[in-house]
Amino acid sequence: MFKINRLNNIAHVGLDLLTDNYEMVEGLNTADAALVRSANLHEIELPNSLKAIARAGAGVNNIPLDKCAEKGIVVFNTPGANANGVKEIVIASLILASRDLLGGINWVTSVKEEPEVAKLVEKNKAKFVGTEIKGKKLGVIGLGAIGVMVANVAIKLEMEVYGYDPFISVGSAWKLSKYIKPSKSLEEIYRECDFITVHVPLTDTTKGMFNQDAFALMKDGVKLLNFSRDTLVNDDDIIAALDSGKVGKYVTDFPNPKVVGHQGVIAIPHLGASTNESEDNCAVMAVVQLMDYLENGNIKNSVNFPNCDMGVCTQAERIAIHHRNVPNMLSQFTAAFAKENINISDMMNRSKGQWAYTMLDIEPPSNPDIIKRIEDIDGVLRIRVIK
Ligand SMILES: NC(=O)c1ccc[n+]([C@@H]2O[C@H](COP(=O)([O-])OP(=O)(O)OC[C@H]3O[C@@H](n4cnc5c(N)ncnc54)[C@H](O)[C@@H]3O)[C@@H](O)[C@H]2O)c1
Ligand SMILES: O=C(O)CC[C@@H](O)C(=O)O
Repeated sequence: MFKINRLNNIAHVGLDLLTDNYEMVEGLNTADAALVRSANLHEIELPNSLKAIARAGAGVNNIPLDKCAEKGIVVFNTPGANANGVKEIVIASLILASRDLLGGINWVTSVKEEPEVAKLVEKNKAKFVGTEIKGKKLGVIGLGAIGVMVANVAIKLEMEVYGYDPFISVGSAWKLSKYIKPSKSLEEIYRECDFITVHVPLTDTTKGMFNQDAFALMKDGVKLLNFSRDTLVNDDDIIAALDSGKVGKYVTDFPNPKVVGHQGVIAIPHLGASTNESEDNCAVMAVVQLMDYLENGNIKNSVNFPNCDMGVCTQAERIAIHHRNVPNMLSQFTAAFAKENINISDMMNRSKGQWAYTMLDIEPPSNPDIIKRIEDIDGVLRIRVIK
């Protein structure tokens, strides 16, 4: 029986996939695995029972990835599962940033008791005149699951689209419309674009990338959309840029006391992925990946360990070992089994950066002494016996 702790609301369509072999538990203390959305795990003690964390969503800046890897805890996310939801809200936000729909709606609500609302509307609507997005230049920074979708739709809306992503994956490059202009530098995006939308993960390198130096290079009145993470944008610098007119509008999915209510800010309460479809997609993907890992040791879409898939074990046992990516690990594992005359019928070893993962299907089964010997090898982080 596997114990699962849920740190945020996870759509039922995902939870319903858990079989009788799973039990939902309160708290992390005894959990084998955790399902999470935006809950911050950086300050939480991670118990030794915890083998995996599945993030139902894309961003993993709320999870201490290396601390998890050190403990042999696999962290999954659900790439692309909520991208369409975010794409649609970004397109809506391009319009919100160009047409004063919010100002107009708020104003008309304030005059609803006036006897001649229709006349008032015609007299006052000139205050809310906007511009069209057709023909304007859009810079998309980060061409992953969301950025590609946004860029492609913007082309269909007849925008001129510039894309910047020095690490673009082959899969994303294949999906990208040929009409998108590839930018070699952020400076080019800043210099050219009327709208800039950011779709990169929050990391030590991207944190604060929208600061006074970046704003100084942008066109006057540029409209910035941030559906990625709060601290990609320096709050004090965006406020100064809005006040000076350098930035015309700032649409953010990450409200905080500094920006909410400030002139030119459209603050949305982190609704990018809040659609039934995105929540369902994320929940299903997170649960399926978690179950395959717990039951078979297979890893798909982990952000700290490599992908590794050997299907279902047909031998007596599968031994799954998380270890450091250093020399001489495999020979020590195989020697431990050879010494006991145990046959390895199938094996896979993969690495990701400084972390590695090895699965070995064996016959006959192991015994506690062998498992202890492998556990004690310098560099081994966790060993699991899957029967
Ligand atoms: N508002 C929401 O509800 C919501 C929902 C989903 C994702 N997000 C955020 O959006 C981010 C992107 O999501 P995604 O699904 O597109 O992720 P993704 O991993 O598919 O794409 C991220 C892209 O950013 C690129 N990138 C990384 N560093 C870069 C840099 N310095 N400059 C330019 N490009 C860079 C990568 O190469 C990758 O192509 C997530 O990390 C998350 O923080 C927010
Ligand atoms: O869970 C959510 O609602 C938001 C998820 C989003 O920020 C993500 O990074 O996928």
